Amino acid sequence: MTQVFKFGGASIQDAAAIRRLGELLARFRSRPLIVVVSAMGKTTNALEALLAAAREGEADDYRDRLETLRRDHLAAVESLFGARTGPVAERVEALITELDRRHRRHAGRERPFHYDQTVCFGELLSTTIVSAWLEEAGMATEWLDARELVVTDDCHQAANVDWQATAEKVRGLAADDRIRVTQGFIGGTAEGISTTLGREGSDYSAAILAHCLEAEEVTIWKDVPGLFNADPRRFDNAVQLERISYREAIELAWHGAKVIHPKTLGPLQQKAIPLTVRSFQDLEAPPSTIGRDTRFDTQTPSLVLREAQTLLEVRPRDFAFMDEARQHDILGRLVEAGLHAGLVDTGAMRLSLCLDGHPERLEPLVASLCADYAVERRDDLTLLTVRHADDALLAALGAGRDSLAERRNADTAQRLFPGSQCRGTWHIPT
Ligand SMILES: Nc1ncnc2c1ncn2[C@@H]1O[C@H](COP(=O)(O)OP(=O)(O)O)[C@@H](O)[C@H]1O
Ligand SMILES: N[C@@H](CC(=O)OP(=O)(O)O)C(=O)O
Repeated sequence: MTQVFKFGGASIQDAAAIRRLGELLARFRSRPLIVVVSAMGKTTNALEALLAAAREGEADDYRDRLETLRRDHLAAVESLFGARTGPVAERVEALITELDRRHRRHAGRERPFHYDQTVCFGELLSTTIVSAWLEEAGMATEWLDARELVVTDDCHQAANVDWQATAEKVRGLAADDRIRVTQGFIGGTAEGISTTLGREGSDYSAAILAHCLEAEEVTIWKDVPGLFNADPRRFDNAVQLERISYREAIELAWHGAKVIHPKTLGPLQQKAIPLTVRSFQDLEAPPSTIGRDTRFDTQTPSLVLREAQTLLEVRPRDFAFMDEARQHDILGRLVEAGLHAGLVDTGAMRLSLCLDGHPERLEPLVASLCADYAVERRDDLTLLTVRHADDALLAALGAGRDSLAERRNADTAQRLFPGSQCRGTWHIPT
């Protein structure tokens, strides 16, 4: 049965990493194997900056950024292929030329459309290099264009999958022993227009393909051995969760654990396809497995920090109630702004929203709310979410920190703190 592997930006950030990826794949003989790859390193951020420079009319900055992208990708090609650089370098040059041409052609279009036509090149470049390298390393490989495989609507930057059309395309894939390499994060409409699935969406791409192929398993290869009960970069005593359920993993991802894209779990859960999170740096390290089994979910409390949050306290101006009609109006504006509230709390005359401080989306929302309501705002906050906490743990986590908003139900507790009280490394009180 089919295996789906997903490799993120960190696992292919340069030539050395791509070589290690080749060594890793050479150890896996099981076929069919679909390999979903993100853009190299921080290329998607670089493409976003390129787009911003162009849309703000900074032509020199745009040219410099395009040249940096070209140079960085060609440097990886030269390091990998040495004297045999020619054909791969030509394909990379052709993609950079096509990126520039498409970007110019669509410069007058609305930003989300322009974004998708530009930013999709990160994954097109990385998969071109990776698949050529696997061939070079002796593995029969086929490069697939995810824009022709993952069929979506035209909701640019957050495209919705047409599951039936995608399943039909995927079923048409040839069944032979080649490794199929394709792009994460990107798709295409039935008319052939490029789309993207949302930032960090390559995990979701792997899940879409696995769902449509009824795959045996999805493996996400990371720079950590698996899923931990807190980000090991921020918590010095985080522990690995060896087995958790789809539901628990969705909760962690939804609350902001930046290790799996939240949309990944749904398509896998529907077909009971297990998700394994493994280290690409240490193949012997025991992985984490996410599946149907819920028995281990409550054993270890899990913590998620969401930084750079903004708290908006919205009140009707005329001492009126914050009734359902007003809540509907305010939450409707939130949906239109494309913002997610990590915490929502209501009072008789107040609706409090904790939002990602994403200026491009937040500022128009605040302006629109200020026109009709009294709005109080606090920036630079950190939202802590704890799953399966007891009172003692919550009290210890809150000690010395001012709680600006709180919410608690049977399995989840949230506290909003000033960001200044949350910097640096945390220790989970035991
Ligand atoms: N609960 C968690 N468990 C494991 N890693 C986590 C968790 N929360 C955040 N992370 C961070 O996720 C990082 C890996 O994800 P990411 O950088 O998005 O990988 P990629 O882009 O390669 O897919 C780790 O380096 C780790 O710091
Ligand atoms: N390259 C895209 C998609 C993605 O999922 O990347 P990564 O797997 O490196 O987080 C992004 O940066 O948003």
